[in-house]
Formats: sequence, structure tokens, C-alpha cells
Amino acid sequence: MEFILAIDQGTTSSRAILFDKDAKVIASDQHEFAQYFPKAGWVEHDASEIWESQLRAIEGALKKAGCSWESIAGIGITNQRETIVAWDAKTGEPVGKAIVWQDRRTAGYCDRLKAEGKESWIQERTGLLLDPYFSASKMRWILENRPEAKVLADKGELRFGTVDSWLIWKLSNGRSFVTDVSNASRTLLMDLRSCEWDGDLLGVFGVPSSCLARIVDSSGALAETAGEVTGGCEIAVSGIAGDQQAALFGQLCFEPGMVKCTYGTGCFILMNVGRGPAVSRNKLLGTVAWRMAGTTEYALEGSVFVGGSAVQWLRDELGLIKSAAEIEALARSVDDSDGVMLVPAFTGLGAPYWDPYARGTIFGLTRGSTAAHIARATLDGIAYQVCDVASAMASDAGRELGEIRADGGASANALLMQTQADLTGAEVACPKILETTAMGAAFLAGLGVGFWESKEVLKELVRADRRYGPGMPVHEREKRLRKWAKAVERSQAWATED
Ligand SMILES: Nc1ncnc2c1ncn2[C@@H]1O[C@H](COP(=O)(O)OP(=O)(O)O)[C@@H](O)[C@H]1O
Ligand SMILES: O=P(O)(O)OC[C@H](O)CO
Repeated sequence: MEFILAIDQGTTSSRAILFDKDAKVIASDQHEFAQYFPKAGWVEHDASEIWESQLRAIEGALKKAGCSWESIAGIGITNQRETIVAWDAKTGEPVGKAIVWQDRRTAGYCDRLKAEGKESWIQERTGLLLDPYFSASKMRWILENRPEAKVLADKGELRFGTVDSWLIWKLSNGRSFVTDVSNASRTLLMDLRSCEWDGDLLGVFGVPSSCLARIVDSSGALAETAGEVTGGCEIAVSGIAGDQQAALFGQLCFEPGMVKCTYGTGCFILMNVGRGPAVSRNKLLGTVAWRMAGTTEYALEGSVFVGGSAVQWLRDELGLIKSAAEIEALARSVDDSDGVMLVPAFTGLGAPYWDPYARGTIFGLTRGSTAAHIARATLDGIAYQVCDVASAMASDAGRELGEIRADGGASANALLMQTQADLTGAEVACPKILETTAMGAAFLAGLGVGFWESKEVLKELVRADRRYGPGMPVHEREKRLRKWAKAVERSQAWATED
């Protein structure tokens, strides 16, 4: 029996899923790993823990399926994006901890580049904005603050990689140093049109080209594992994509105008825009969706930093619920939030505001406000943020969004999905298998080794499950959105003196 192995290396856990030819999940395994918060606004991972947890998840999935590495026809890798791992090319040892996409330590540096007037040409060239979210300022920080990194870089022996590169380096025992074009498009160092590292940008951020991986397609013969790592077999790594691009693929958003939103730790809304790059007029990101057989397709993206993690906050910090799923019953126990509004800007605001200094706020509390109102306001807050991105996207695209294909852990929440449909006026559709990210990576890998023949075949394998239609009167929606805009405005620029 042959399977495709999808490796889904996320922000909080490493997952491995085996798919058969019908795109059925045969077995999966998942391991969490530690999050390090050494200072306010800093978020780090241990790259060795990422690798070990990932390997354990793969071995766990193989064991559950009762098969070995030999049964794997191809591997698809999808990963948390922007996070930067630095390592020594000779020993393969990480140089300090990985700096995670959520980390805000380079906010001041990005402000300085903005003050020097660099933002507009950088946006024009990369599709991205000058925000600490992206990888380049993190690489620069490592070179400036970790002397060992600088010494290695001077000798041409430092490697910088997003998590896809790091995992492939480990799987190939140091033989392959590649990144796919969708991951490279998140670094602030790649020209969005040529899809190559850009000399001017390398100069601005002071990153030597010797540190960077070779950019490859998202599907095809991309790399090979080393037999000594993968049970004596050399297996094709035939799919690679950043996790949000993989979800776009897994949701079969193959045509321009199709939109997906993944509700995980954060919420990431992507629209396929076809074969030409989009540069947003509304502070969204222009990014690569995937490149197959040399043809690049692009996407517009709105990244919301706090989504499901707001629910975790209610659970872990406030103790209002015991599990994430409990929020739905609590929020449904009231008709609405009774005027309470929660802006979950815990790590600043992403699209379309891009304010690293915004902070979480709750407005409209009265003596009658209860835990249920706060729970409801939390779900509303997630949906409002997505709604802001959806409006920016509609404005960029010049048309309303008809349908949003939803996935990710929090899309299991029917109240959240209904609220989303009500606030955006779009239909929200959830697939049967919510593991769309892993499925997208599996599809890319399967197409890359001929396990599936074409994208057409994939359309037979995915089924929509639940659909939510908008039910809120337009005047009510507009009233709520006006109030939300007021709340967002007040949450901004809060932490500037810190
Ligand atoms: N029923 C639910 N309602 C709301 N949020 C949920 C629910 N179930 C899970 N979540 C949230 O979804 C997130 C996990 O989703 P997942 O797709 O696994 O995220 P990630 O890939 O970012 O780790 C958590 O932040 C959790 O709080
Ligand atoms: O790990 P996730 O699923 O929260 O995704 C993280 C994103 O890729 C960050 O851009």
C-alpha cells in the first residue's frame, strides 16, 4: 500500500498525517513543543525540539498505520512561515533559538526603515510591508546579536532557513538546502516577480546570499531524504508550501477570486489572484501561492495574528472555560455580547492595521456583563478582524467576496462561522476534513510524484460539509462594524512608550 506523508509543522505542534489515494486520513500523530517567551514581545522555538517532535509525529503516524517508511510514495512539507532558524552548515547545530513569526523584537528597526522612506519600494518589490512579522529583520537581528552567527556568516558557513528548509536539511542529513517559493515570498528578501533573492534587499538587511537556500517549485522532485534518517529508504520530498498557501491548495482554491480562511492560532485569509502578483492598495500582502512546473500563481493575504489563541486566553489565563470547544455553549447562553467588544490585539494588530503597538482591549463593560458576554465578544472579535480583511480584499479585488472556505481548529465552532457569514455577508463553507493544510501539502506532493494525475482528480476527493449563509440585516451589520471600528481605533498605539 502506498501513502503520501504530510508533515505539518505548526506554531504550537508538529503533526504528521498519512493520506491514501482517496485522500482519506489513514493515520496521524501530533506532538506539542515548548514556546519560549524570554522577554515581553519575544517568541522563540528550539529548532532541535521542532525536529524531534516532528520525527516523533512521523514515526507515530507510521506506527498507527502499521507501515514503514517504504510505504511512502512522497513527502509534502508545510510549515509555520516567517519563523527563522539559524544553523551551522558544518555541524548542523542551531545557532541560538529560532525567532518565531509572532516575535516583535525588531519593531523599532522596522520603524527606522519606514522613517527612511523604504517601505513603498520594498512593498512594490516583495508585496510585503515593513513589519517585524517577516523573516528579514529577524535574520539581521541574529547577525547583530549572536556573535557566533556573524563569525559563521563571515566564513560562509551560516545557514538561515524558514522551517521547511530546516526540516529538509534534517531529513536529507544536510544534503539539501532548499526552500519553496511560497516560503521564500515571506522573507522580505525575494522579488515577487522574478521569484529570486533580491540583491538590493539583501543589502538593506545585511544578509549574505551564502546563508540562503535555493528557491524551488512547490511540487515536483524538490529534494530527497537520506536513507540513514528515513529507515534505509530515499524518499522524494515532492511538495513544499507555507501552511496558509497549502491550505489554499487543500481547499481547491485554484481559480482567481477563490478565498479561504484558516482559523488556527491566528486567522489567515488568502485569495487566489492568478498568474500575476498583486500589490495591495489596502495593506494586504502580495504573496506567492505556489509554483508548479515553473508557473507561479499568486495570492492576496490578510494575516490576523490572534484568532483561536484568544479562545486559549479565555481558557488558560482567565479560566472561563476548560476546553476551547466550551466557548461555544457559553457564548450561546446569551443572545449577543450586550455591547461588550473585545479587540484581541494581544501581539499588536496585523492586516489591515499593522500596528505592533496595539494591545488587547475590552470595551462596553457594565455591572451586568458576564463571562458569557466576554466569551461572545471574543468570538465576535475574531470574526470582526476577519471581516476587516475581507473588506480590504473585496476593495483590492474590485468585487464582493461570495464565498469563504473555512478550515482550522476554530472553524469547528458553528457560532463563530455563522457570525462570520453574518458580518461579511459572504457564505462560509467548511470541508469535511478540517486538516486542509496537511491535505494541501499532500496534494502538492502527490501531484509531484504522479500519485495523483492532475488538479482535476483532486476535485473528486474533497467534499464541502457545512455551509453558513448570512442572516443579519445590512443596517445591523453596518451598525456593529461602525462600533468595531471605534474599538479598534482605541486599541491602537497603546504600547508606544513601553
Ligand atoms: N470549538 C472551538 N471554538 C473556538 N476555538 C477553537 C475551538 N477548537 C479549537 N479552537 C482554537 O483553535 C486553535 C487550534 O487550531 P489549529 O488549527 O490546530 O491551530 P494551529 O495550526 O495554529 O496550531 C486554538 O487556538 C484553539 O483555541
Ligand atoms: O502555525 P500556524 O498554523 O499558526 O500558522 C502560522 C503562519 O504560517 C504564520 O504566518
